[in-house]
Amino acid sequence: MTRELATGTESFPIAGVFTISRGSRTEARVVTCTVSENGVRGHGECVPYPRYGESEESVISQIDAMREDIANGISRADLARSMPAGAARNAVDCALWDLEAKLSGRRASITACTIPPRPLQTAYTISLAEPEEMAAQARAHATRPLLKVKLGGEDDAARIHAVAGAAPDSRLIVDANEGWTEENIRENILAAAEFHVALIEQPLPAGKEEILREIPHPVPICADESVHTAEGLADLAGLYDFVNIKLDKTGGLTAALELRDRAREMGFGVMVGCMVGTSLAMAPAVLLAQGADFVDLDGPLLLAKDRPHGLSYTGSLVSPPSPQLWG
Ligand SMILES: CC(C)C[C@H](N)C(=O)N[C@H](CCOc1cc(O)cc2c1C(=O)N[C@@H]2C)C(=O)O
Ligand SMILES: [Mg+2]
Repeated sequence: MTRELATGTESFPIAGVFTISRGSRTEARVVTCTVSENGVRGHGECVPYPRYGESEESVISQIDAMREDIANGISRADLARSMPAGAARNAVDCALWDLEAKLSGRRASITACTIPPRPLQTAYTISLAEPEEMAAQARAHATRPLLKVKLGGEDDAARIHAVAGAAPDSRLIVDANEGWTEENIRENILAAAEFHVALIEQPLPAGKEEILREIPHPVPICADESVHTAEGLADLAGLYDFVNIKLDKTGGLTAALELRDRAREMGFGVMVGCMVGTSLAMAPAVLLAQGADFVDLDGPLLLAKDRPHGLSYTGSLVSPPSPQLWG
């Protein structure tokens, strides 16, 4: 067997600006991987994240280093043994899933899901800003059933208050992206509880979260930056109630399915999340998210322009991918 590998970078404009505690973005920069066999092409997309030491260059060179193994038809299981978890492996793993589906004529969902995949309600992300500006964003999206509110500044109790007032019928997730401290976490959790927040995501920096073992969790707490793969799960027991699974952290759908199943066995709730990417990155995650407690796959909703054959979003309801897109 001989397979061919191609990598590339692409940029998709964001509609406006996306801001979290770490900074602002006006474009989604993604790395793509295409694996071809006899003219049949499988596609995968990933988002390199500097927070995890990744850049476009490092991710492309990691993928390129696998060229010979990919040419020789490396399996997804062997890929998981040959590359570290992260964005590079995600792009290759998802390209292999897509290629397998196209070569075999069996949709990826038949392998990845126990029952046919269904449309899912995704969260919609409210960008970090001053409380009044966040309230205005929330008001514009108040009919969405689930909003994810970016926090991590000084006035987070005021932000929660402002958003809850502006979108009284929406359930809220708050995501501090590691922006809270041991000094302000108690008051912020109390504010979240007062306004019936459904989930608090990654309040403290990864590795500095031991205090979560002692403080009350009136609102369940979800690991994001603290959880990458199934191997790290045991360390999170007693600290977190949920895990946010992203393909760019696990290194693809294969390892993400393993993390999801292990997390369930260990009693964690499951959220499936994403980076700022296109429908190509969301498509495998929609399969992973079947049965998840929280779905945060709103990447394409924040883009001014998505790929051809992009996922269909009806309000916040995202449908499984068409075969023209992926899988
Ligand atoms: C499209 C949404 C914003 C995605 C999702 N709802 C979400 O909130 N994800 C964030 C991850 C934020 O993504 C970031 C943060 C950052 O500092 C830099 C980047 C990105 C990204 O996607 N691309 C660049 C590298 C979450 O759950 O924390
Ligand atoms: Mg997060």
